[in-house]
Amino acid sequence: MKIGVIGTGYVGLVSGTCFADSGNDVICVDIDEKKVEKMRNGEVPIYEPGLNRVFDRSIREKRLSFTTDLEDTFQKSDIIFLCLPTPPGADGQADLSFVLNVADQLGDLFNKYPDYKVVVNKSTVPVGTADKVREKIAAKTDTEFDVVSNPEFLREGAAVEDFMYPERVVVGTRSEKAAKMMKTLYEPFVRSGNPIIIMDERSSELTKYAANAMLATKITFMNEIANICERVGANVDNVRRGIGTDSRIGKRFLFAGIGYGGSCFPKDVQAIHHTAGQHGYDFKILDSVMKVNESQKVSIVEKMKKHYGDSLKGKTVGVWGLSFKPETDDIREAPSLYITDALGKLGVKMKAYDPEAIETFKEAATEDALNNIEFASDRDAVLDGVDALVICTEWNEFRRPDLENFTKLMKEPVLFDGRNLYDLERAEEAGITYISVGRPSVNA
Ligand SMILES: NC(=O)C1=CN([C@@H]2O[C@H](COP(=O)(O)OP(=O)(O)OC[C@H]3O[C@@H](n4cnc5c(N)ncnc54)[C@H](O)[C@@H]3O)[C@@H](O)[C@H]2O)C=CC1
Ligand SMILES: O=C(O)[C@H]1O[C@H](OP(=O)(O)OP(=O)(O)OC[C@H]2O[C@@H](n3ccc(=O)[nH]c3=O)[C@H](O)[C@@H]2O)[C@H](O)[C@@H](O)[C@@H]1O
Repeated sequence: MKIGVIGTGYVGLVSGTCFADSGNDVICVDIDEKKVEKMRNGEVPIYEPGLNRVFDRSIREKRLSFTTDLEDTFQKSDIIFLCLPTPPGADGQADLSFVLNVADQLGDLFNKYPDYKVVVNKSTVPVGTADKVREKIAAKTDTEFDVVSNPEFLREGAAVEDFMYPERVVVGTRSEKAAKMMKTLYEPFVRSGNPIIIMDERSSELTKYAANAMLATKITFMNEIANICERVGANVDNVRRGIGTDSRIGKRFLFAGIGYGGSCFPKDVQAIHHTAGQHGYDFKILDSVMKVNESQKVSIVEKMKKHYGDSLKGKTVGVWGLSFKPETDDIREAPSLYITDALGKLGVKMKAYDPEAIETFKEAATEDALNNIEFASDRDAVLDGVDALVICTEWNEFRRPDLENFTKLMKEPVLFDGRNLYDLERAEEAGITYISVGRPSVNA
């Protein structure tokens, strides 16, 4: 099939590349000229495991191309995917300007080249957006077209795997013609028997928010359980195992930590909360989720204050991990941004390392953070001479260090672990002061 992808961010580039890999001819358009130039030169502009290999193959086989020309993309496509940003506006409402501006331009192009095409919205958008996109296009043309909602459920860091083997594909359309085209496109991805679920556009749009809000709530619930564990002397790891084996609850997304971050959970929870409010419904549980997550992000700083008292100010603290989760260079809404800001404001000096996200962190961090941080070239260089270490991201290389290194390299082996990476007994044996999330402190 002939596919056009508008917007080559995490979603657009991964979708376009995977569609090309499954035998379609894909053209991707972006307004960012530098990014397009890079991709034309064979360079993948984001860090995403496994993407390079599929990208190189699709380019070599001439099924994937890049342009800044929307008109050319339109002419060369039967199905056009919108993979555009939908950032939060000032009041938490999703900003639809990127999507609606492009819909407006598509209206002109349908008028100029009057062939049936399907416009698919893959961005995460409020309920009713498919109608708005349809209205924008129809205002400019009498050409027959369909607008479909097709939310994306990939996770950064596992995006290619998630896209290639989705647990389900959700398609929102009431047009049989469009549904048939979407099924043909997605069939190669669900050969193992996972469903393509066809529904109306509004339900499909809400499904995406419901999924993200449910997952954010699940994580937040566990963070609150962790906070109780700390107060009653229980261990959240044991509680997690105890409840996760109940198949009604499930084992995944039960890891307590320093709050959820990323470009999606924070903005999507805000957006659905806002939509509910607009319709006169107070979505109370999500109000709590947002509040708990805000405080959870800096809970580790509170633990440091409690441990050190006023002497925290003069300390030098190492930071392991800056990205919002492992296997990505994405720093959006990462807990590290809030932790380094809070420590910077207290006048704490920091030494930080991340395998992929140092450059993106530099672009997003606050002045208070940046004025107090130096960056290290590797994991162990951070430890050299610091008074304490804060772990913000569970990169694999942080999981299995020689625990004796903490004692050898740090001024004092004091660890504040926001991701519960180490076994309490091993930490105790190694003589480390170890303060984690929802578990008893060791040697503290
Ligand atoms: N990042 C993720 O893991 C996921 C994101 N989503 C949703 O997908 C949407 C896109 O997210 P990301 O890919 O992360 O965004 P992104 O910010 O990484 O990429 C968006 C791209 O669109 C381009 N763009 C902006 N205006 C354009 C225009 N007029 N024409 C062509 N290109 C234009 C930008 O230059 C950028 O390259 C959002 O609604 C997001 O909520 C959904 C599932 C997963
Ligand atoms: O809409 C989106 O953009 C995507 O949002 C999330 O994907 P992503 O943000 O890439 O990453 P997750 O793996 O979901 O992690 C999100 C945050 O939750 C945190 N988390 C996750 C799981 C857990 O058990 N505990 C926990 O604190 C992570 O550290 C991270 O900060 C969803 O998992 C995807 O299905 C969805 O498509």
